[in-house]
Amino acid sequence: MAYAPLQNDVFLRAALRQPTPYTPVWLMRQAGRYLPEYKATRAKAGSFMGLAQSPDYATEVTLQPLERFPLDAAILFSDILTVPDAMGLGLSFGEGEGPRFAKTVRDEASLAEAQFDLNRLRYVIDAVASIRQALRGRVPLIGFGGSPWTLACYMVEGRGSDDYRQVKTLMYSRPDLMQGLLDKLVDATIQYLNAQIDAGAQAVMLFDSWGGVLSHDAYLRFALPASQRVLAGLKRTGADGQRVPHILFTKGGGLWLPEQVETGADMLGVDWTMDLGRARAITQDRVALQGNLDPMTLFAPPEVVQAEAIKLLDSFGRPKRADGSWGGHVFNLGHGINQHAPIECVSALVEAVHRHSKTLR
Ligand SMILES: Cc1c2[nH]c(c1CCC(=O)O)Cc1[nH]c(c(CCC(=O)O)c1C)Cc1[nH]c(c(CCC(=O)O)c1C)Cc1[nH]c(c(C)c1CCC(=O)O)C2
Repeated sequence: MAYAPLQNDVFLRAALRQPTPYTPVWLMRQAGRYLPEYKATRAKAGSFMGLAQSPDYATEVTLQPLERFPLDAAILFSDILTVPDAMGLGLSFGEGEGPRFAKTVRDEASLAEAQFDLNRLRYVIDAVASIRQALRGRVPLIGFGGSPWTLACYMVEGRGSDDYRQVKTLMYSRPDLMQGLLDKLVDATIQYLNAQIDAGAQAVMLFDSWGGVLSHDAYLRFALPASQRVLAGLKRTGADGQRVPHILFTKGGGLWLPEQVETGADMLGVDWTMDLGRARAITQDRVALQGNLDPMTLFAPPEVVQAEAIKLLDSFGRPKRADGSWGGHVFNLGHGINQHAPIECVSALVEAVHRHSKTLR
């Protein structure tokens, strides 16, 4: 496959701790309901899954935020829950509700039944190839998947949860079954992300959205080792021969940065509870950092949004170190953008990140 040359590699360079002229920025859930054009395409597609399963629609919505804002990366439009769906659990999104699975995994029989088949995710792989072509080298394309622990939460609960009662019941009373489920998810996620890399993804991100709900002990026993095994199984080079950075994002996981540094991830995503300067002091620039503005900041007036972004950039500090080597920072929100976020505040944010970060070089 021939690819157009990459015109903006600032995101990839920052993720690999190479010198950059400014701090790159993209936003988790940047293609989403805060954009009226997203809602229009979703209405045409009929449902969220209709959107995700059509490579043409997925390409259209992936590019929408790039038309509005000078973002430095695109992210595949899909969902982490496609993997359990491809294990036969039957994913659906009700109108105005979160995700639901028709089946759950809570015992030996249901665990044995859950068999991953990458062929059922052909639509995602086709979307990656289509988006990479449509981007024509404007910015790099990020592929993604859920961490084994986070996917296990949804598979055991059958839906989102406030208290994680079912999945924690299984984890504490049948750790062998929990491990069996995580093992399956590690294998599936490695296949899935490597297929995205082969199809043209230029970076890959593992979303451990629910790592932060675990005890210290359980995080280190179940969630982190499973993510680490996924990272170890991922290709390091893309279809174009370029390095593919690996990103691990853990919501509520700032406490475990010292352990996360050892996973082999190139970049760690942090949520807004962590001070970036402190995160940098802990990780000592052995990895790049991604984050971490509180998504709700976007509901303040644009001047306040800009001031908060500047504070965060200053907290990370100058990426270049005294010895001439570089740390890396990719600006992002600490979690997905809210569906009611005002568009003018997103514009103001991206502008301030680019402008102010140039003064830190
Ligand atoms: C936990 C999780 C999910 N999905 C995802 C995560 C991990 C990140 C995180 O912690 O938020 C990841 C995800 N989901 C989506 C993306 C697309 C790429 C992007 O723009 O960032 C990504 C990276 C699209 C989506 N996935 C979903 C939407 C909204 C659905 C819609 O359009 O109706 C989008 C744009 C649906 C979804 N998907 C999921 C939930 C809980 C929901 C419903 C909640 C909601 O409505 O916001 C599961």
